[in-house]
Amino acid sequence: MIALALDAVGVRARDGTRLINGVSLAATPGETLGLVGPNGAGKSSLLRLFYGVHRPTAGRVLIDGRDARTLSATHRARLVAAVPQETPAPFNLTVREVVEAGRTPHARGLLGGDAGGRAAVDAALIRMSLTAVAGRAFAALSGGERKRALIARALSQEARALVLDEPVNHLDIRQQLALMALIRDLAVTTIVALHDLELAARYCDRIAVLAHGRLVACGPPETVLTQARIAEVFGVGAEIRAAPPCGRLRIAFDPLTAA
Ligand SMILES: Nc1ncnc2c1ncn2[C@@H]1O[C@H](COP(=O)(O)OP(=O)(O)OP(=O)(O)O)[C@@H](O)[C@H]1O
Repeated sequence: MIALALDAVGVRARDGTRLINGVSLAATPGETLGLVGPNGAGKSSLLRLFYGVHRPTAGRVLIDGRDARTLSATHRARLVAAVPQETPAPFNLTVREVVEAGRTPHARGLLGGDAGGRAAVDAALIRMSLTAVAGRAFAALSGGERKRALIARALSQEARALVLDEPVNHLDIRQQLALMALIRDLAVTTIVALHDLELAARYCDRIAVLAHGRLVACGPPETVLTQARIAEVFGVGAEIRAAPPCGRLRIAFDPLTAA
């Protein structure tokens, strides 16, 4: 298990727009760190730093304590697997072939030689309940099944950290709960962007709140997700209570009405 960290990171788009502004953050080895914030807060931009789509214009991205700039693409892919929010659909592939693509960082030379690859692909298909559709065209799957295939691809990569951008999008409620439980129980470090605050509170060890490209708070769900912060960051009213037996947060939302 490895740490994923940002050290005073800033990201500007080509046109100069600030996407991320001075964020320092660390997911400790084995931790499930939730990332929440309103639309446009910079969650996807932050996650893209870990899988190399964005490079910081200030500060450093640290993967397993090493500056990400010093890692080759293959080395980075062995350390961090990603499930982006939107992935170009590999339409001419079967589900199994999509999941097999996760093994690319482990292939040795042109002749392949990926010992354990088949077992990893089979295990990922089973974990995401996709065995029955493994031979079908990826394009023929439902939105939720496609999402699960892309998560299976990341699992088959057997990386030591996982970065997921809204992984429960398109999933039915049973699949959402099953996926979040799986993520929490995986022996890898995970950063997961979520819109559902209750889901984040229930399955994440800590929650980081992002707004306008800045880190607003980071800590245990019950200290971070307060009524005042939800009003400040999301602009909605919230009634929060800890439900027995394990103190799980229940949140009821209301539009804020002007005083
Ligand atoms: N390449 C870019 N050039 C200019 N602005 C960008 C670029 N990429 C993202 N942005 C802007 O940066 C902000 C953050 O976008 P980002 O996708 O990271 O937010 P998010 O928190 O993931 O939002 P959502 O919840 O809607 O997915 C948005 O205002 C977006 O329009």
